[in-house]
Amino acid sequence: MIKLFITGTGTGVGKTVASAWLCRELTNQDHRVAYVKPLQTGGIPFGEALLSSDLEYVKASAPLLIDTLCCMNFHTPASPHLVAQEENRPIELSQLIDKIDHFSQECKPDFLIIEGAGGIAVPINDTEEMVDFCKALKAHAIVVSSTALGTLNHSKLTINYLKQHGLDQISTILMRPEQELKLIEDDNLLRIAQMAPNLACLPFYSGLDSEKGSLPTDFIASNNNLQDFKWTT
Ligand SMILES: Nc1ncnc2c1ncn2[C@@H]1O[C@H](COP(=O)(O)OP(=O)(O)OP(=O)(O)O)[C@@H](O)[C@H]1O
Ligand SMILES: C[C@H](N)[C@H](N)CCCCCC(=O)O
Ligand SMILES: [Mg+2]
Repeated sequence: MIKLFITGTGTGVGKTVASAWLCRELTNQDHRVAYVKPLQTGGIPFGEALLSSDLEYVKASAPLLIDTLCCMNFHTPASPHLVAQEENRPIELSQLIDKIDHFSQECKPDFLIIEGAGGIAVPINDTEEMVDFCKALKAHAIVVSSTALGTLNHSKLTINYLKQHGLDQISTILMRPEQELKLIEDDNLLRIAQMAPNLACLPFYSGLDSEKGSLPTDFIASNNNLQDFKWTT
């Protein structure tokens, strides 16, 4: 089983959209794929239950997924460490890992896609962060970033942070902005590819909303290296 931890340069960068695309591509290539959103904050009330919009979007976008899991879902749309405190439901990394291990032993995927919350330095409790989660999972980290102006700083800080914490299996998925100079985008792609291999660039798609519907069928990646990618975790 290949575990892919989907992180990014920050909240709202496109992790759910990238996860949906990845799940759809991998299932279309006949892989058994499962998706996990361990910590959802800002869950959507549905009767007595709370839904994870990230999970619903990925499920709707990749109907061939073998299974999905949300470990903890919180009402407040804020950082996991804060919502855990506010709702008096502590987050224990070891419990999350146990739940995910149990889940993957049951559904036996080829690829387990795990979407973090926010960026890699987001706290999950007083002592641990997303980076510790990724490390404990022994997952390959996929950094979702952008090709727009400003990305060189964000991408390097995120990738270096992972490396400084002993993670070396890292790749990127880059989101294209609505508008940017080709000169800037091309150079950004080149420079970020020197930091970590690029899996794909995803298009800007006007009106896309990861809280509604599913990934459009004509949402097509460029620089798609997924099929030939040599995974090591
Ligand atoms: N390729 C795209 N084209 C157009 N808009 C996009 C694209 N990717 C993301 N967006 C916009 O950004 C929003 C946030 O994207 P997404 O939910 O994937 O971010 P996220 O990193 O998963 O956020 P969170 O930290 O809350 O999980 C989307 O609802 C959409 O409006
Ligand atoms: C609510 C939001 N959409 C995410 N799920 C959580 C983002 C936490 C970000 C924390 C931070 O970097 O300041
Ligand atoms: Mg998300």
